[in-house]
Amino acid sequence: MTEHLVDPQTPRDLKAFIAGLPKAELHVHHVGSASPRIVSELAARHPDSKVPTDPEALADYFTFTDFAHFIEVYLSVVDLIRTPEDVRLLTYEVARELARQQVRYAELTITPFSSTRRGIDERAFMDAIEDARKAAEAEFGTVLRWCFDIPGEAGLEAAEETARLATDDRLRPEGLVSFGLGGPEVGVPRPQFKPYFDRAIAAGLHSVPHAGETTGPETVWDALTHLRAERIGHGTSAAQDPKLLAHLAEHRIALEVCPTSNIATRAVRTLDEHPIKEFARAGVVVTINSDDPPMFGTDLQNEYAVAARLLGLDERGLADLAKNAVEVSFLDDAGKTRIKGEIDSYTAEWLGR
Ligand SMILES: Nc1ncnc2c1ncn2[C@@H]1O[C@H](CCC(=O)c2cccc(C(=O)O)c2)[C@@H](O)[C@H]1O
Ligand SMILES: [Zn+2]
Repeated sequence: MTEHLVDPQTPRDLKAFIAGLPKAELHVHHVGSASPRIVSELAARHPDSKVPTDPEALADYFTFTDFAHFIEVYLSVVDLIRTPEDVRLLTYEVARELARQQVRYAELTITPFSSTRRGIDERAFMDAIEDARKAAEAEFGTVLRWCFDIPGEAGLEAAEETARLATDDRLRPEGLVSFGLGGPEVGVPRPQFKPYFDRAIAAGLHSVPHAGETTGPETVWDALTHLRAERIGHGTSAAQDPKLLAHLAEHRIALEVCPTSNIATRAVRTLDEHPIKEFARAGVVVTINSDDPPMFGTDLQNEYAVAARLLGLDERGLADLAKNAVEVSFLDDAGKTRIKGEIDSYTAEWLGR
């Protein structure tokens, strides 16, 4: 994204440090990463859509009154992805944007149910994302992995379909590492998804549900108890429960924090009220992520700048944040060591200038 996106209160030098810092992104949605250019291109291809074709008008379109409104707009963009070629183009362009921000490794949350129910052939869908993943790694050097998530509000039919697509040996893509649960939380209790998470975990996938983004800490407990969560998407409301914070810290269950997202969907009122400080103070492993960056007018660099301000971090603190994400990622040990080494040498070189 452009320079103006970076938090205006961040010193210029720290901005430059963040821009070059090798990073890992653990919580970013596939469709939610479509750039204004891609969205307007797809909208122009499908004139029946209410999504604006003018990239300038998208900023207004991407202003949300609440979480439900965000999901409504999100689904109007999902409706634009109609062919395997749309899927391939989107995935490849997302990787290009990540590479531009020095993201070396990303776990991209994909909702295959939303595409197969809209008529995209499941085999062609898997081939499209895998094709883009391999091309991106070869051309940009960014390693992509997938998290397939259940859109919880679409019910158990969606859960069944997502579990099938994630565990069927003939379909399951090589890049798939984890299983998630997204969408609204109100009225969508987590425990009902236990059998689907059990199947995914038995098939070797990691458990990374969203929880505590728009409901209270009990949803985070449910995600831990019933879905055996290894990391939590958002977990914002965990700050209300000191026992939960202690549990997350003790078991090194990381939170995938997405500060600007929480403001844009109105889950949190202002950045200054964001509980990221409480997480850090309680010793919880915090990772910084962008969620649906163009929809929230942000990118990963900006999220690091916001975190630096809220947590009062210097270069070393930011490097530690970046290393947190690598450590709790589902990359293999050799890959983790390589990226952490890159972060250390970059930081040492920067500070020794
Ligand atoms: N901040 C977020 N927090 C939570 N989720 C987020 C966030 N950002 C993006 N998502 C994505 O939104 C999807 C929601 C899709 C959904 O609810 C739905 C309901 C009924 C039908 C259909 C359909 O496709 O027909 C879809 C989730 O699966 C998730 O991947
Ligand atoms: Zn999310």
